[in-house]
Amino acid sequence: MGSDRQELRANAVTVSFGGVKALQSVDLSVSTGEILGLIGPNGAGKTTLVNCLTGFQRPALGQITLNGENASAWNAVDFRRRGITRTFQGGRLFADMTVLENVEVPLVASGLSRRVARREASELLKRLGIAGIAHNLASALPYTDERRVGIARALAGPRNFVLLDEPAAGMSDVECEELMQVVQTLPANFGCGVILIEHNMTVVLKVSHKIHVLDGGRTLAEGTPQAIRTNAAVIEAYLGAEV
Ligand SMILES: Nc1ncnc2c1ncn2[C@@H]1O[C@H](COP(=O)(O)OP(=O)(O)OP(=O)(O)O)[C@@H](O)[C@H]1O
Repeated sequence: MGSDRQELRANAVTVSFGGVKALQSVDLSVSTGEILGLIGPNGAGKTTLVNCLTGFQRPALGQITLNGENASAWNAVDFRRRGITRTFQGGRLFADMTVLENVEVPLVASGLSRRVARREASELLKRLGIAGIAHNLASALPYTDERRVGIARALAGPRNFVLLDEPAAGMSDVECEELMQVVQTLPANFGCGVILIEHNMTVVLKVSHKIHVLDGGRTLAEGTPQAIRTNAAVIEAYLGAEV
């Protein structure tokens, strides 16, 4: 974690699935301390890019780098070990375990004793304001709590960059607002960088420091939320006249 600024980059990343060009020469950069909103219509390539940035997908062309170091040979475990961590669409918690146990799993897997892992997991739940549900079964959690626990689990262990894939999907406006208050605190609270995939435009433009827009596997625009809000290509392709 440390106080040194770190940078995670995609350089000219290209991915194809059969005839589908999921990503075409995409460049992106995120640093610790900032929230980057990754937006674009369905099928734009957002999840594929997050998969590349976390070692779940290898680029066919181009490369991922961490602080300038080429990550081409790293697998997902190598990325995780270096503090690049993520949530998944749909949560993927261990249903038969408690919240606390779910958060302990990556800590034990990283080599901590059960006792130390439990202490760290408890501490993390406290910092995220969800200590009250520590002993609830994951399978019995309401949607919002499930997503919060997913974030807690992603933060369990080294956490330089946290990639959140539609964490507020299916939530009401109020629930989404609550979750985004948590997301907004992550850079200051944990010293990390955040990539946030989020379809709710009002929300993503509000919480992000910068925005990257994908469309059909290509970068359509990038810039501050203010610049994106007024970008003619973005408005035409994606945001709609009301934004
Ligand atoms: N494993 C795969 N096999 C085949 N095609 C895939 C695979 N994963 C993604 N694709 C295709 O690649 C393109 C980009 O998909 P991706 O899921 O990255 O987009 P997305 O922007 O995350 O979309 P959504 O907002 O719907 O989640 C789409 O055309 C998708 O159908």
